Amino acid sequence: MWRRCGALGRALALRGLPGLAPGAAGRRTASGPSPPARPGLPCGTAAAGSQLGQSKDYALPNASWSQDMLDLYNRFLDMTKDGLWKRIPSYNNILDHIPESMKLTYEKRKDTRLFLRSIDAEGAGFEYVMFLNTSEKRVVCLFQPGSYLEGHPGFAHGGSIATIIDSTIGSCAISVAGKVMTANLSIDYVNPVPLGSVVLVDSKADKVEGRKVFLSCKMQSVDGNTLHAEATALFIQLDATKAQKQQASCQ
Ligand SMILES: CCCCCCCC(=O)SCCNC(=O)CCNC(=O)[C@H](O)C(C)(C)COP(=O)(O)OP(=O)(O)OC[C@H]1O[C@@H](n2cnc3c(N)ncnc32)[C@H](O)[C@@H]1OP(=O)(O)O
Repeated sequence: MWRRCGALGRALALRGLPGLAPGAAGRRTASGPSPPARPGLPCGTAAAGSQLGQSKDYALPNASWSQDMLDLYNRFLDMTKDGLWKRIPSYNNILDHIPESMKLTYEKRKDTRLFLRSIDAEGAGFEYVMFLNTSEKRVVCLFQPGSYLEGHPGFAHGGSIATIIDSTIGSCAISVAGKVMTANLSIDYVNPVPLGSVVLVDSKADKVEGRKVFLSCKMQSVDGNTLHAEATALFIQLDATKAQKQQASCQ
């Protein structure tokens, strides 16, 4: 399962991601704040339209992305060429985000936004892009937390870390089981995440039992030397009747 990850690890010079170089993930080192995000637009980046030709795809480089973020993004993009990895587009409305097959019972509202895309200023909130590897049941998110996500001075708020982990694991669960919701999310916060730094959130589905999807996740620095957080989660596949009731209750 993790054979492909060996190549990934070498390509990215990453250490410590699950299956990449066992052992390195256990290391816990303190990390200082990173330099501020590098200005300047990267190559090949404009906001692309969604499949509807209307919505802006936010999972594309913008001027706030640091060099680390751009380098990593380009390396992952290279890995999409053989079709094993796919970049997941990201819109500010969840209904543009989720697969077509899941939309049928939901009506698109104009007054709601996906929580992670609720801050308009580029680089101030959640800058992220996710890549899906279906055969490995794995989603990796490149995440650069912005200045509006501050908790302790200079570091990302624990709630913002939970949010990006929940969303990364959630995207993985959706790819495995369709309509799901988080039933349980357990996070060990190991080292704080400096604002403006880049971290990798690496999630995989470990087991599916009936409607239950068990997943795990690690958040690490780009060089793999710092483990920031580890998480496990349980997602439950919604049964159709309950999903309809839930939807009706919020309209
Ligand atoms: C960017 C795009 C990605 C977005 C991802 C974001 C994901 C989210 O934020 S979701 C929002 C947060 N989550 C919620 O609000 C969910 C609230 N909870 C619920 O609606 C329900 O409890 C729900 C749907 C999770 C499960 O309800 P229901 O379908 O009735 O399941 P239920 O029949 O009770 O349980 C099914 C099984 O799961 C187990 N289970 C349910 N909850 C838990 C739990 N918390 N811990 C352990 N096991 C549980 C049950 O024991 C049962 O097991 P078994 O089949 O072995 O008997």
